[in-house]
Amino acid sequence: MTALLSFWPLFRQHIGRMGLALLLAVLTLAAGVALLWVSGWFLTAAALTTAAASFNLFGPSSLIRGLSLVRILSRYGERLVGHDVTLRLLSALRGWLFARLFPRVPLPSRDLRHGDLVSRLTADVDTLDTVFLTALGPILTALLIGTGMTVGLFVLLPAAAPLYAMAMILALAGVPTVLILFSHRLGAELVEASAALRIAMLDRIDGHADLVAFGGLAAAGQEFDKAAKRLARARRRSARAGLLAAASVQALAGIALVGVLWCGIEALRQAEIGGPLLVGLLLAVLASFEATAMLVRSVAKFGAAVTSAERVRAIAQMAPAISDPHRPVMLPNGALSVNQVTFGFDPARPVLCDLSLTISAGERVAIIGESGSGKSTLLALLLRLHDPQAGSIAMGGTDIRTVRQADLHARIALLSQSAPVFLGSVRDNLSIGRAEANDAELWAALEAARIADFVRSLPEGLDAFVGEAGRTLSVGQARRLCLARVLLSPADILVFDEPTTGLDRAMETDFLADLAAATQGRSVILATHAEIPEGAVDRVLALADGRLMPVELTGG
Ligand SMILES: Nc1ncnc2c1ncn2[C@@H]1O[C@H](COP(=O)(O)OP(=O)(O)OP(=O)(O)O)[C@@H](O)[C@H]1O
Repeated sequence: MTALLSFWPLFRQHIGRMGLALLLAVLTLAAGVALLWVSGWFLTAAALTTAAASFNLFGPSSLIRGLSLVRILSRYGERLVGHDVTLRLLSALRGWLFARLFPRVPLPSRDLRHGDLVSRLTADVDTLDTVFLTALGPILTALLIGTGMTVGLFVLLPAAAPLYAMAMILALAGVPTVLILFSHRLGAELVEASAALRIAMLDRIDGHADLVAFGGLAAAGQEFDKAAKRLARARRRSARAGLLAAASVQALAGIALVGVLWCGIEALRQAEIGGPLLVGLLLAVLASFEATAMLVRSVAKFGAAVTSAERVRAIAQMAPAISDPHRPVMLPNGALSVNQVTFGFDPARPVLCDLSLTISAGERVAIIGESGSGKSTLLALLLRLHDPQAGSIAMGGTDIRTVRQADLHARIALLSQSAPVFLGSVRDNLSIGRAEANDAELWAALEAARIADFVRSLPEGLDAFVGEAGRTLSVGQARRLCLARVLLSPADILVFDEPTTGLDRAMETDFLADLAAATQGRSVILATHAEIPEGAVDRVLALADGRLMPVELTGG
């Protein structure tokens, strides 16, 4: 519950629109109650009146038309304002969540699967955006209508008022309270089962080709089936609880109706109330319970909303892996130096131990080493994606922990091992490297990455669409497109992590030989398993046991 309330400040920003939506909801229901009241009274009165001349038809019928019109217009307005505020809340929630997510990526929790994250960012946020409106609306509406109706009964049929008030209080507070107690557990299971299904689905879509190749589709299908059945079970249980609550509210409405009828017949006998008015009251009593039915429907979703709030808040509350300093200093030019750095993802098992390295401006250095020796880890530290447990990394003598990350990343560009191709055109993908680059510069980067001929062969050239994760490209083409993006960056230090992954041997040699020309005047740090051609780098260092050792260049 506190998790849910912690989102209140976001919702408060839209309090005006939410208030309007609530007001229109109250007006709609009030007009509905009044409409049934007047209609019941009017029809009965008209039926009982034999001498039609003595009965004023005009007044009630125009009141009915007026109330119908009010109901239609307020319902329309309520939907319009309600949807508008819901979409605004959705966008505010998403914006808020993404703003908190970005500084926390890569997420420290290794338990958080891709599908689960997607689930939190979509389904959980969707559950949250309507919660205040769908919960607050019916509560307030039912409270107002219930109070109004009780007051009306006190005036017109006092004997029936306590029974009605009791039934209304039970429907308004008793049933929802019991439902909330049950729905918390059911809602949590619903959200978790839904996330599990999403995880299973995304895992199987991602690994579809391998599952087909290894004949694992049947087993994967069974797992998926299990997750789907779990969700179906959770939905059934949740729906059952909701239905039971709805039935209880209907039963309370019935009791209230019978009670009012009972007292009404007695009052009719005593001539304390007229027949038409009693019929009107009975219909109004029925209509007034519409609000409590709405309340039960939204309360049934309450458990899921609380769980969703906890899951979304859990992301937002993770400590960011890296934060900017409170008083950042300017990042000077100069050599990049790694000073006696020790780092391990698990501090008890350091990947890098007391490692030192200095790269002067314009120098090109290759780092080689066995798989798992820590090359990518070292490059990640240079970009301050993690902070070392001991030692420091400095640029021009300034510790990179004392500068803004954005300033550092403007100076160091990375081609990571898993650099992504984004959904969009070739141009979109390149522009990430430098947004203001003109076509000539884009083509120059493509030439340097040796992918210009391929892009030229595409009918749309720079505007050719490349699918999600580069699905319309070969692995080598995707890699070269990412390389062109890095070359386009104005950064003066370029960091390449296995840049030749996916290229054949001949292309690999060509690529590394071209690297020197393509990166002229900039520092290059290159982690690679490939054979390094002569002249491609100034120095080669081998990483082993967490330390760097110079390797003699053999000239091929
Ligand atoms: N996010 C992570 N969490 C925990 N351990 C990690 C993480 N990333 C890497 N490691 C571990 O750190 C060690 C160094 O990994 P790293 O990726 O730096 O090696 P590498 O030399 O780049 O290997 P490769 O040449 O295969 O890319 C490995 O033992 C790896 O299991």
